[in-house]
Amino acid sequence: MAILAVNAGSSSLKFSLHPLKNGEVLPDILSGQVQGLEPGGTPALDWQLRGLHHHETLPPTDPEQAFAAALQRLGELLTTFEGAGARMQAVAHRVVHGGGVYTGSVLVTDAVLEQLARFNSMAPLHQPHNLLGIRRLRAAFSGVPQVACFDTAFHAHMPEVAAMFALPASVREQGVRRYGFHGLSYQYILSVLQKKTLRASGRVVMAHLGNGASLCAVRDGASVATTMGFSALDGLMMGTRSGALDPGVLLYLLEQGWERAQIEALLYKQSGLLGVSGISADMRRLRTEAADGNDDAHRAIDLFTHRVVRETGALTACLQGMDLLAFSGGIGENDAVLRAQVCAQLGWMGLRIDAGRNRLASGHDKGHGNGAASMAIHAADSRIEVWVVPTDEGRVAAREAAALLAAQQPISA
Ligand SMILES: Nc1ncnc2c1ncn2[C@@H]1O[C@H](COP(=O)(O)OP(=O)(O)O)[C@@H](O)[C@H]1O
Ligand SMILES: CC(=O)OP(=O)(O)O
Ligand SMILES: [Mg+2]
Repeated sequence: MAILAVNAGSSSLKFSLHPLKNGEVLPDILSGQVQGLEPGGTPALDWQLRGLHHHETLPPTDPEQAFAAALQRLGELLTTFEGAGARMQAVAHRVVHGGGVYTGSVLVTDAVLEQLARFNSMAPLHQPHNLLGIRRLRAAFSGVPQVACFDTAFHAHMPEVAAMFALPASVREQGVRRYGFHGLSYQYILSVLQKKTLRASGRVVMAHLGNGASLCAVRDGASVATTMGFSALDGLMMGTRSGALDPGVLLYLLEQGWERAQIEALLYKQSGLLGVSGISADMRRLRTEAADGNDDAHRAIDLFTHRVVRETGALTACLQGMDLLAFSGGIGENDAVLRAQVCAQLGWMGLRIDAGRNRLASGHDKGHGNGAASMAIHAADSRIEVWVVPTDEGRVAAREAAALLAAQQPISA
């Protein structure tokens, strides 16, 4: 028995197959992604099976058909596993927005899909693709339960002051509030930390720094503040998203005659690391350019670092101190320079990292599963523990689906 976890994004479809043993969700045995699903992209499938990497290009077509072709190929791969006994028991989907309606994972029905589509405009880069993924997999694997697992659920019980915007009741009553995202990632990171250190039950700040980026403050295991808001635009600067912006800028642009679609493209797709550097949204590329003396790449990285430092300070104030800082996401897990600079700028808190361990945390084989690759990187005299935890959103989604099914009927191994 196994659970398939799916993260259908705007330009990629990520998947992982997690075996179930005595009801426990194990690390994936098959994982991969189809990239290049955006218009004009070249779809390609990369998958790893027990440490072996496979790559294949898919025929270039329009995004809809590329998605269908990717799913068909995925279906073929899964069939091989079904033969090996890993029969798919459920598909667990990462869905970024559950609004105020879903505070936990749910079994997908037509009514659920209809409700979730109402949140499309709150996460235009993610939600429509998440839902397309559900619809396609539902059709491709009819009879297999589909479970929606929400990025917002982890933050559903934030204190009112952390969730509220300073707006009149008439607007707040429409559901205009801070929801927060990356919840599956935070749930995973916290579950790993809880096995590693007692500090995890204290005041924790987690930094999920990937293409999307946010921070989350946790006290006693519960989210009490986070940088993303009503949409996945708020807070930190990201790959192509602006992060927090003075709303006066939007009024100015409207006054200048900008259309809604232009503003949406600006905020979601043309800003962040890409917009500031004018080069790339990819931190690896910017590091290379900066090393070659490119000032625009430098400027983008400096602003990214500044935003992480500033927001970490704000969350630390909300927690009235910090016991543990955790880095995750593609940048947080791999960029040792970013971690060193952020930590140096937070040195006034008594935070010190061990330079050697910090370098090692980026270099060593991540493998995956059970948090084996996570590492403490603080120095012996640091007042705050600092960890690097490779995230695994798929594992959490699979756990959520397993728990939901178990609540309905006992799961066999
Ligand atoms: N070795 C590295 N050094 C710096 N940045 C890296 C490294 N590896 C990956 N990244 C960055 O991680 C980001 C992607 O993060 P990831 O979490 O994989 O994204 P997604 O949100 O799509 O899952 C990109 O900006 C990429 O450049
Ligand atoms: C919510 C969000 O920003 O997700 P991602 O990092 O996958 O883009
Ligand atoms: Mg991500």
